[in-house]
Amino acid sequence: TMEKDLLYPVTNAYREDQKLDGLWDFKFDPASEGEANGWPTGLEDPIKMPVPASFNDFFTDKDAREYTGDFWYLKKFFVPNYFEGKKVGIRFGAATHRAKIFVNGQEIRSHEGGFLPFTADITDAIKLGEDNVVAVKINNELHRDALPAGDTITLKNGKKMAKPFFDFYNYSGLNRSVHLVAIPKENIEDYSTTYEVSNDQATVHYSVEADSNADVKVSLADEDGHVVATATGAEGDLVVENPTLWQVRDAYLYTIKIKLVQGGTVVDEYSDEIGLRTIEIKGHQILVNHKPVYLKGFGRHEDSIYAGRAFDLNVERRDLNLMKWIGANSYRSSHYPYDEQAYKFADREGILITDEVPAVGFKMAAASFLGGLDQSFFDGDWIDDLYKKHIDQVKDMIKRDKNHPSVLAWSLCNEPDTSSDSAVPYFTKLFNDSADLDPEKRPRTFTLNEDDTFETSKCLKFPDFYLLNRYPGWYHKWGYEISDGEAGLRAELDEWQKSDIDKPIVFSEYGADTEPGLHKLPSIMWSEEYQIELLEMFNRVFDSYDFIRGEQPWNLADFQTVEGNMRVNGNKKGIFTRDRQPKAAAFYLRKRWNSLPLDY
Ligand SMILES: CCCN1C[C@@H](O)[C@H](O)[C@@H](C(=O)O)C1
Repeated sequence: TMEKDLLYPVTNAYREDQKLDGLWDFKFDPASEGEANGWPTGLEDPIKMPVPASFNDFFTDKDAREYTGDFWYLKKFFVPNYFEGKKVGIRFGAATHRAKIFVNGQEIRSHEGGFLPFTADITDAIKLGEDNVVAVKINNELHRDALPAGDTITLKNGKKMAKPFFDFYNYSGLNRSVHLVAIPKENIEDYSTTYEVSNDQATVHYSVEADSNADVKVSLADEDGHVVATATGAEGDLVVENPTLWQVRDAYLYTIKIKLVQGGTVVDEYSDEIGLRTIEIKGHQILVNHKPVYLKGFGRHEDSIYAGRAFDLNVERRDLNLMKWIGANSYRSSHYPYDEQAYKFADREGILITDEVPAVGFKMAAASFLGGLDQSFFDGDWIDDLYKKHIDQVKDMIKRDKNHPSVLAWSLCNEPDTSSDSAVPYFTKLFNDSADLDPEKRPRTFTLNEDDTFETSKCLKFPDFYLLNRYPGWYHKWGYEISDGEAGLRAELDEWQKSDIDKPIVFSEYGADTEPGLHKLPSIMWSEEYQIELLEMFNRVFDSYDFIRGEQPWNLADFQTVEGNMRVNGNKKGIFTRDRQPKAAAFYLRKRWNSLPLDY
């Protein structure tokens, strides 16, 4: 059925993709009375709410901005007669954090997880040639047994409040586009590719899944539209002579076109852009097309003013230009899978992405000002329920993103509490259950924070390469004490160096909150000078160890968080401001990164 189909929608001679973006009716449902009171077919006194967008920052009153609980979106949509005989669905790019879908008052399906797509199969609920109505009941509460982890409390005044165990604002709503899709009854459900490349030849091993026993015909065209290889069968090889490989910061995309042919007639077609490249970890090197790559880039957030967590193509265009300007070649989709368009964009721009599931907050929140737990997260009684959601979202992330050349690796968790024995069985299961999900077998990893050092972590055998989040100079040994911070960092890396571990280390987080325009000589924390001094310290350390194969400071840009006595209208560790203008550190990093050779 369509409900397991994660292929990105396309319009062609057999398929239709219509966006339902724009203004929807919106209404909070604090008493959770909507289902029993006819809200699936109409909302009383609704407000007009943009989609895609988080609802939070549009409001002027705090109760609305901070609203936690149930809330509804509703929209009329027309179904044309020519959808007759097709499978018809509504595909949500994301509904944060969980949703129940109704069409014409009929409950269609529910979905858990606010950062991955799902399709409601509405074939049997629609009226052809007429207006129909879709209603979406969303809930944005946080729980310890859900992703991202947190709590929801009820204040004495009866209002609910989200308490994240993570450092980004709980922006909620229909944060990504909504598509009305129509596909043939006999349809292509999924495809995957793996690669072998050399300079004079590349082989694309493909496999196609279809809800049909029709014949499969596959072709591969170059950027000029010339067909360079063809094959038949649900599985097969496309061999390309003298290929143009997809390279980091030098992308080249081929178009794979898959057809289902029944008795000589084409019944379905799906095409997509792919990159001919391989990813390997060899010793302490990360290799793309058998050549070492040194990662330069950032942790990011899908975050901007007005739209909150909504994917915004304008912001993405600007962010990719900033990354090219500064000499970056990679980023981590911290702390959740981003909108599909981000990966398509990175495919085109030759940027490598470490793709991360929203398994964040699975530990005493690093800085307890977030009000996290003060126990080992994995001793909780919520772990079994949590794991089901965790592996489900790992499966969907890999199924959704597996065909992007930009995807370098999978980050299965952000800063779990790996220094406790109870983490080991959890990670054993997680790495066993995710071992075969990616046909390309790309590296799997998770980030290790200050408590999870070479000595203390019990889970160092799992990752294929290491992502270290380290904050000397900010959360400890800060200010004038930073020299001790450097000494501590070097001591830990000396341990890694002496060990028999022969895997790459990438620094996936380090940085300093910085108020743009604050200058001080000599520096103090929060000044632009201090942010540069902290980066200089880390870069001195990185240049001392050849197994460090990447530097991704936190964060590309300032972003919104919960309010707190350690946050000044959000997190200010951005190298750029939230409106994407450079702090002094941007010019420092640009100088460093543009002077490093590609295979540094
Ligand atoms: C070691 C803490 C991990 N890291 C997580 C990230 O989400 C936060 O924004 C960042 C910070 O506090 O700036 C810390």
